[in-house]
This record gives sequence, C-alpha cells and structure tokens, in this order.
Amino acid sequence: MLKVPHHQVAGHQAGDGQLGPLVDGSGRFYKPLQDNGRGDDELKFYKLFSSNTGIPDHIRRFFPVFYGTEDILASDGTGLCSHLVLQDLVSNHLNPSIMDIKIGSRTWAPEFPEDYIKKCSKKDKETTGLTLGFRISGLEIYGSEESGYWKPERELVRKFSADDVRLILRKFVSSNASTDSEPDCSFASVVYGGSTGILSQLRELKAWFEDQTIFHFYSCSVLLVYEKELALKGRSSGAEVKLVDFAHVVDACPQDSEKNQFLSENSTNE
Ligand SMILES: O=P(O)(O)O[C@@H]1[C@@H](OP(=O)(O)O)[C@H](OP(=O)(O)O)[C@H](O)[C@H](OP(=O)(O)O)[C@H]1OP(=O)(O)O
Ligand SMILES: Nc1ncnc2c1ncn2[C@@H]1O[C@H](COP(=O)(O)OP(=O)(O)O)[C@@H](O)[C@H]1O
Repeated sequence: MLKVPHHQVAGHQAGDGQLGPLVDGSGRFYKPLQDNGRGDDELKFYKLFSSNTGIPDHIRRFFPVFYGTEDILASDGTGLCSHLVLQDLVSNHLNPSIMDIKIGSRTWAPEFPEDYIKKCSKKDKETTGLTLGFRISGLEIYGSEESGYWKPERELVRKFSADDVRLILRKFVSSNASTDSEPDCSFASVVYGGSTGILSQLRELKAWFEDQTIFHFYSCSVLLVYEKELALKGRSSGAEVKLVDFAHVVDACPQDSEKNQFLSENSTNE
C-alpha cells in the first residue's frame, strides 16, 4: 500500500489532491514524472547516471538507487501516472532529522526558457542562494517522543537570511532546537565532525564535483540526515549526505552519454 511520505521536507507534496511522491514503507520512494519535460529530464539523468561507468562507487553511494519507472495511481487522483522508482533514503531511519539544501548560487542553465530563468534568478537573489551559494529548502528536527518534530513552515524557510541559515545549521545539531534558547550544539561533533560525519562526506563529494565534467548539476539538493537516538549515544549518528532532485541537470557530453548507454544496454543483454 503506497502512502504519503512522513518525512518529506521540501518540494512538491502529495496530499490534498496534489501530485507528489509516495512511499511503499519498505524502502522505495515513488516520484511522479513532473510536467513541462522536467520528469523526462530527471528520468534521462537517472538512466545516464546508472549507465555511466566513469562514476566511482564511493560517489554513487551519495545518490538514491534507481529502480526504473512504474505506472502507479497518482496522488492527485488523476489515475495512472509514470513514477521514478527510487531508493527511499529515510526508510531505514526511525526518527530522522533532515535538511534539504538547494546548492548553487545559480540554479538555472543558460539554455532554459527565459521566463523560467527569470523566476529562478529572482529566487536566487531573494534567498541566500547568491550570497552563500546555497539555500535551505526545508527541514525537520526530531526532539523527543513527547515533543515530536520541529518543522518550520515553508513560508518561513523561504525567507531565511544568511544569519538565519547560520542559526539553523546550529539548531539542526542541538537538543533544544524547538526552543528560543541559544542552540546547545550537543550533537555537532558527532553529526558534522569525524571521519564519517557530514563535513567529511561533503568534502568527498566536493572533490568529485570540482573534477567531474559529466553533468552540470543545476538546482539539485543535498539532503542531510541523522538519527538523534544514535547521536545521543555519542559514537555515530548515522549521519548521511545524499543528493536529490535532478530535474534540471544538464548532460555535459551528450555524445559520450549515448556511447555509454549503448555499451551498457548491450553488455546487460549478453
Ligand atoms: O512553485 P513553487 O513556488 O512551489 O516553486 C517550487 C520551489 O519551491 P520554493 O518556492 O523554492 O519553496 C521548489 O524549490 P524547493 O525544491 O522546494 O526548494 C523548486 O524550485 C520547484 O521547481 P522544480 O520542481 O525544481 O522545477 C518550484 O516549482 P515550480 O514552480 O518550478 O513548479
Ligand atoms: N529518494 C528519496 N528518498 C526519501 N526522500 C526523498 C527522496 N527524494 C526526495 N525526497 C524528499 O522529497 C523532498 C523533495 O524532493 P525533490 O526531488 O526535490 O522534489 P521536487 O522535484 O518536487 O522539488 C526532499 O526534500 C526530501 O524530503
């Protein structure tokens, strides 16, 4: 039985007759192919990414596993609709704290339609995109069984200034996130620090981004996830960095991609 995800923090959401992703509760995330060609572009990205042998495994692990597409009943009640079938990145977490960070000071490619560039450019300027090179798209922070999650409203998140972002990055790893008190940053070292922490993973990803010439990653998001219960124990926090949202990725070498896809399709048919 497919249901609306409990832990979606940004993007188009299912519910109230809206089109959005669904989960099966056992590890798969179904993202509907979006209109205006965005769904097809995201599908194209996943196919190219899956067939590209030049992507090292230590980088591949930062991306959701792609299981193909499936026609399922859309969340907006309009009937069958094609969905990307992806690994559910949070299904192995009990009470995840999650932050979606849209990366890039420019979220549009020059070849995008003019009106879309205008819309993106406006958002880049009005948010911290331009000044910090990223903006927070959404988040939820787990408090306790009694208090549940602290999840600021979308409208509030959209208005985050650079100072707000600094505060949120501290709150994200604090045990008193939902209060107005100074964030205690109790989990900073175990979530952000260490050889398996978020900063170390981001550095690894950054090194690849600086080097790779396969894709231009416009408007995709870094998803930060950790588990408070583990962080409280102080050793590991299950901190994970993942990349999502590839509807605006541009293939930098279409000729190489065609060749790669041909080779991969023919080697699996043998
Ligand atoms: O329409 P909105 O205002 O919800 O904009 C969506 C954005 O929400 P935001 O306003 O930044 O909170 C949304 O941003 P987030 O992923 O929520 O940060 C996307 O930019 C989305 O565009 P696309 O699906 O990537 O092409 C945007 O959707 P489209 O307007 O491009 O469909
Ligand atoms: N593979 C996934 N597993 C679990 N959650 C996901 C996955 N992909 C996206 N999400 C959740 O959905 C949100 C929106 O995803 P995104 O791909 O950016 O959608 P949109 O294209 O509608 O903006 C993310 O912030 C995250 O909370």
